[in-house]
Amino acid sequence: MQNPTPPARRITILGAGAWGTAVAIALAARHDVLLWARNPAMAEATRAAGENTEYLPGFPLPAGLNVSSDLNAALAHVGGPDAGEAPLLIAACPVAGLRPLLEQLKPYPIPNIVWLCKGFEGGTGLLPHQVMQEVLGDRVAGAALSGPSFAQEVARGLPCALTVASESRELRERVVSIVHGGSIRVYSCDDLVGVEVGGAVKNVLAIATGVADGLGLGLNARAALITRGLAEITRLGVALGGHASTFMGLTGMGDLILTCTGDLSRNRRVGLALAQGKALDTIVAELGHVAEGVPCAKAVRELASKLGVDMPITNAVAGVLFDGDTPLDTLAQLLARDPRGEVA
Ligand SMILES: NC(=O)C1=CN([C@@H]2O[C@H](COP(=O)(O)OP(=O)(O)OC[C@H]3O[C@@H](n4cnc5c(N)ncnc54)[C@H](O)[C@@H]3O)[C@@H](O)[C@H]2O)C=CC1
Ligand SMILES: O=C(CO)COP(=O)(O)O
Repeated sequence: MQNPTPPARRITILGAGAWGTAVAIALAARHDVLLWARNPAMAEATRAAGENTEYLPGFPLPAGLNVSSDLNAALAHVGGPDAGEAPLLIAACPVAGLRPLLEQLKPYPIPNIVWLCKGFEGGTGLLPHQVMQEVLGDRVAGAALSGPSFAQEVARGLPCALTVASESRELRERVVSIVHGGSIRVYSCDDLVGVEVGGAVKNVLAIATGVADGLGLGLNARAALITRGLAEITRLGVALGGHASTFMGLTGMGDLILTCTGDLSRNRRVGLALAQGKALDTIVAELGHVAEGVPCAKAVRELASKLGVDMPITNAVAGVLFDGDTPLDTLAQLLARDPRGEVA
């Protein structure tokens, strides 16, 4: 038997890139959603066009979806006297924007916060929940919402399954009750570290498979990269306190498969372009979107080295991205490594 339709809630989404816009479109069918863009001109252009032509062209915004660049109004939508029962605040910026965004939120009585970003913070090597802890402390419950989900497919209303991870059971249940529905399924999990590590490092592996596919190394090589990639993601995640089983789920294996094989992935496209010999600066500029795997490769290489975790594929990607290593030499080095047991 179907569950009854849950009541409409107030939701504010902070960040009007491809993913924030897609989630806003999907949730606006069932809830009262406000999408906040930090750039007033961009918010105005999006309202005028009825579409986010910069980050998610071709997907008309539903009539009830409010777009604003006024942060006070965006937060009053979920934290003011009219916010109603169980409102939800979602941060949809890249990892690099999370700390500055949370700093801006400090003075406000925010109800909770759910982040959608995938990566480690550059410089500190922190996961999003650790950044949130540093900026807001314990006073606000936080959750990560992650999993295999290309923005364009979610905006089209195609089915997808996500996982919400939080130490707060109340917040997990709130996210499930609000986001689960229509064509989106939401599973829940208390392994925040595992969920965040899976979502972050799969982007590095998507660059690796993009390079391999761009070089024409074949489907066998792709499957090997994905599988050995999952092994190194799991090693890092467990070293950081995640559970090995989490990496077999949506936010680990699920998102890894999607991003490594789907040409909608920006990270995979970075790898394909690297294989053509394009310079990283050019690739990133032409992309027009974030490719979180690029800064993440550097952060993960540093972290893994500090923790003594063996991450040969991530190191290889970082070498190609930052040290001028060529993809073919890197491949030769990966293949020449000593044999080892498959399961550590
Ligand atoms: N696009 C997708 O299919 C999915 C993306 N994600 C994650 O969501 C996050 C956002 O991704 P997208 O919206 O796709 O990126 P995007 O590149 O489409 O948009 C980025 C947005 O963040 C803003 N921005 C860029 N740099 C910033 C900074 N340093 N500080 C604050 N804001 C900044 C831009 O103005 C823009 O609104 C990323 O962590 C990504 O990995 C997660 C699931 C799916
Ligand atoms: O995280 C994503 C899908 O789950 C999006 O991947 P890209 O950032 O590589 O496009």
